[in-house]
Amino acid sequence: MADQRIAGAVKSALGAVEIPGGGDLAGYAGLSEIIVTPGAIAFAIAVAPGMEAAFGPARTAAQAAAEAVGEGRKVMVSVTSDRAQASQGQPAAQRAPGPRREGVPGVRHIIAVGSGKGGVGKSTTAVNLALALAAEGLQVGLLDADLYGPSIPKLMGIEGKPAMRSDGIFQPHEAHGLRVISIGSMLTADQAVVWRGPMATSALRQLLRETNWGGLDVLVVDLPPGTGDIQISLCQQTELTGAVIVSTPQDLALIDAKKAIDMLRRLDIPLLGLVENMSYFIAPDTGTRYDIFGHGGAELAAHRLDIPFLGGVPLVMAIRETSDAGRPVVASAPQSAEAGAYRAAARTLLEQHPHLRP
Ligand SMILES: Nc1ncnc2c1ncn2[C@@H]1O[C@H](COP(=O)(O)OP(=O)(O)OP(=O)(O)O)[C@@H](O)[C@H]1O
Repeated sequence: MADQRIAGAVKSALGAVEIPGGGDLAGYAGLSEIIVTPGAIAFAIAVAPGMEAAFGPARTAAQAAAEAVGEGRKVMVSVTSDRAQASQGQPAAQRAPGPRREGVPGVRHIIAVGSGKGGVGKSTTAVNLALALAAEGLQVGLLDADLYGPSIPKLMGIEGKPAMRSDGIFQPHEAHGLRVISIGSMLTADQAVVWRGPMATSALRQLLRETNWGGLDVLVVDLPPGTGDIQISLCQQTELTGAVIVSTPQDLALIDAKKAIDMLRRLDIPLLGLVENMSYFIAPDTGTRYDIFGHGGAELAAHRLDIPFLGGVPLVMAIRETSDAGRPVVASAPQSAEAGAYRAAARTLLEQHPHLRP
């Protein structure tokens, strides 16, 4: 109810925001639905291609107007032009080049962790890889950009919204030595579905740029699975050091992973490595290793695809259990064999890319 009341108040406040060509924003046909969550307000202003800059002052005024009635919520306003429609029929990654890629202040390197499809253990890998990089002495942050299945808060044992400074900048959660922020903290379960397209990419952009990362060597970004708009806009707008791909051996010919790899190549994102998850099974009673899906497939595929192979992570109950309990294995059992697999992957990554080190 409060959400509807606030959405109404924002809409009224937008009545005082003038737009180019006359009229006000509340009555403008390009204004999207106003989404209100416990922590945020988001809406988009669709404009004709080329009109983005002209709408800049209206965006700023809209932001201030919404903040004034938002009862402390973070306001995310995006101005979007309808380029996507103009370029329909072309694969997304072949569209006209996007805006200039920008770095994130206070962050030396950004590494995206992606996968071709869901459920391969991408988030689990992102979390443990981030922790393993921190164990190597790097200052590491973690951004959960998986809007449709944000799992980082659970994996890292984080609850509630991040704190916000008086100037509207997020203060990330601190967990297991990492600075963490999740798009999931901003949404209730049913809202991810609504919060799609330009609003999702705009929300991600703001989370990335309006967080006090406080000096990081590496920010690990857990992408949504697949090759959608969020991945493409992040790659087009942000100066990424590169991407790590997670795949399972079941994904035999890595068909889905290859699609993700292909998208990243088209977007000129360096491929830093491939992690094979649920690679082998260690019997809990005897400790014997079983290569249930055959051995070496992903390594061979990585080689053929010319991507460094960062190693295999075993399928072990401890990984699932510690994840479910918000105590990821690299933090809670750093000496275990499974933590060792992530640590080995992080070391290989650092050997291949020594510039990631401070
Ligand atoms: N190596 C592993 N051994 C055992 N369980 C694992 C392993 N890796 C991931 N899991 C479990 O598999 C499930 C899926 O993992 P995760 O959420 O990381 O996948 P994902 O690819 O990020 O999925 P989504 O696409 O839904 O975000 C989780 O229950 C997780 O605990």
